[in-house]
Order: sequence, then structure tokens, then C-alpha cells
Amino acid sequence: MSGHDDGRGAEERLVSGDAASPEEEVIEAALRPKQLDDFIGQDRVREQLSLVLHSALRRGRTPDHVLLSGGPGLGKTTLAMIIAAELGRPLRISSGPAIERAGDLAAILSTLSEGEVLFLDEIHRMARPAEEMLYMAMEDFRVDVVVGKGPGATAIPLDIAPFTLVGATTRAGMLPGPLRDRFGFVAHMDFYGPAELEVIVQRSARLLDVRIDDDAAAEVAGRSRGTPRIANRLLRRVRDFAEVRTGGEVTRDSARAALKLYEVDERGLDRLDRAVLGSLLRKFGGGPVGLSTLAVSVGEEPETVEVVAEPFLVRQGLLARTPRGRIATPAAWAHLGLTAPPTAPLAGALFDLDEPGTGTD
Ligand SMILES: Nc1ncnc2c1ncn2[C@@H]1O[C@H](COP(=O)(O)OP(=O)(O)OP(=O)(O)O)[C@@H](O)[C@H]1O
Repeated sequence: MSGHDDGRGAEERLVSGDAASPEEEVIEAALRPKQLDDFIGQDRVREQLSLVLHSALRRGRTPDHVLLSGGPGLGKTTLAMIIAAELGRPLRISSGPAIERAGDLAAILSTLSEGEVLFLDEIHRMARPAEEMLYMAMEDFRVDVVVGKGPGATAIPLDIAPFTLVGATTRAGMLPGPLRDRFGFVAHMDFYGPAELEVIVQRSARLLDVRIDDDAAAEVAGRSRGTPRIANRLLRRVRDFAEVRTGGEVTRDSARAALKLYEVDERGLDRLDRAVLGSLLRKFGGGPVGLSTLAVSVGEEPETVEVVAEPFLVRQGLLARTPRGRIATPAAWAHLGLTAPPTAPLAGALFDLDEPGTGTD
């Protein structure tokens, strides 16, 4: 479960893709589709994965290792669980940050049973020596266990049971080439479309015993930033509102009123996103303005603005990063109901220029 080290807990943000709390994880577990057929959206990934798994099953072999890449909350953990279930094999779960030494990985690998599925979340954050051990394990189902220290140390090769590694990463670009190359199947998970999210909201509502009409489900889906985790979270908030204020059933009006209360607007922007955008427009005439200045103007750290707010604003085509600073697009003025002054930057000409050294989305 990935998180941001920006000093701003994901639990504060309804619209963050990151998992918020242990309680949320319990609810998520209940909402997870258990089979490939129940997994909504990502049609291409689903079909390709189905072929990989079922051909391996027919041949009686362990399938190729699978790498799942995509933003937080898009269903990587869910797919790993589904892979194990489809194969009828046990699933072992660990994560890159939990593997600090090669020995931590050796302890896991040496106790895997034949055909077991090993899920390593945030695999890009694994310690280097462990990564090297993993190369050999993935390729030859073998690890070298080093016994002793200094000149007398010896490497004892140890066979391990054939297994399937499912790695998940939010940063495929950060994976070293040799590791990426050892995955036989790499799946890129995209953001979900509104129609898919609507189906996810309706399915979750059924499982949670929430009555929600189609318009309300569409309303929640449209504000979920393409992310099932956020859709499920917004659903629970609109359910609370409907239960307490409007007699139980979630209608479009009650969903709108609830999401207004929680400050999530029609495009899924929350208070922070709107503050950043509002400041860029009102205080800086649409930019260009440097990241630090923009951050000070909303009372946040530059990293918070850059990591938490900007990627979605850029994705929505509301803000652009240029060598001269951040600028608002014409859509940003329209979204906040403001009129661009004649001096506003002609943002369109600069859209694809990234400010050097400011990090990526
Ligand atoms: N395709 C889908 N259909 C239905 N529900 C989904 C789908 N994808 C994700 N979900 C739901 O969204 C929630 C988050 O999914 P999941 O934990 O698998 O995301 P993730 O990509 O592993 O996130 P992280 O990167 O934080 O580990 C779960 O409750 C899951 O039920």
C-alpha cells in the first residue's frame, strides 16, 4: 500500500488513492472481487492475464511472473489475490519496504510451497541486495545463502519451489531493467472510465447493503478521479449522509449535498486542489508562478502541492508545468467560474514542457 512522505496523512484526504487506515483495509477486503470475471474494467489486462493463467494451468506449469504497474487504488492487490485464486494456489503477501535485507527475502522464498503466488507490493522500494537475490530466484528458482562473514564466507545454493511472483509498483520507471525484464507479463493499469466506476459503485453498494439510484452512482463515479478506492470511499460518505439526513436511499440530490459537504467537486477536486488552482488564478493571474511561491500562497509545503495536488490537476488539463513556472489553462478559469484576464498566459503553447527538476507525476 503506497503512501506519500509529505507529512500529510492520506487519511485526511477523501480523494487520495492511497489506503487510509486499517479499518478501511478491512472494508476493502470485503469489497474485493474474488475472480477475474468479477473484476470490473481494465479489459485488456484482464483478457491478457486470463490467457497467461489458463494456458499455464493447461500445461500444468507455474505461470510467468507478473508485474502490475499503476497508481494507488487501481486494483493491483485485488488482481494479485485473484491470480492466486484462479490458480487455486496460496498467496503470500509482502512488500518492498518490508524487505530490508537479502535474508528477509531468503526467509520468504525458502518457505514457499510449490506453485505459491508471492505478491510483493511496492517492489521498487526493495533493498538492493534483496533485488539481486530475487533475479536468480525468478529465473532459476534458486537462491545463494551466504554463510559466515569476511573472507571465510561461502555461498550455499538452495533450491526453492517454483513460484509465481506478482510484483506491484506505482513507479514502473524506477524498476531496474534486469528486474523488469524477468517479468514475463507486464500489465499497465489505467485510470477507470466513469461507466466502469459506476458499475463498481453499484456493485459495492450491493455488498454494503446501500440503496443508491443510478444517477447517484454516476455522480459518485464522476468524482472518483478514475480510482475504485476513491469511488468506494465516496460511496461510504454519501451513504452516511443519506442515512442521517435523508432517510437512507442515496439519490442524486443527497449525493451532491454530501459531496458538497465533504468539499469534493464535480471533477473530483478537493479543498487543497481548489486552493492551489484558486490561488494560481486569483493571486497570480494564472501564472506563470514558481512552485514554492504557489505553495506558500496556500500555506502548504512545496512537496505537498507537487505530489498531492498537482498530478491530478495536470491530468485534468487544469494546470501545466512549464520551464517558467506553473500556469493555469483556460479550462481552469472555466472550472472555477472565473474570467481569464486578457493578460492570462496562452497556456496551450506550453503544455508539454515540463519544468526541469520538479519531479514527475
Ligand atoms: N476492477 C475493480 N473492480 C471492483 N473493485 C475494485 C477494482 N479495482 C479495485 N477495486 C477496489 O478498490 C479497492 C482498492 O483496490 P486495491 O487495494 O487492489 O488497490 P491497489 O492498486 O493495490 O492499491 P495500492 O497501490 O494502495 O496497494 C479495493 O477495495 C477493491 O475492492
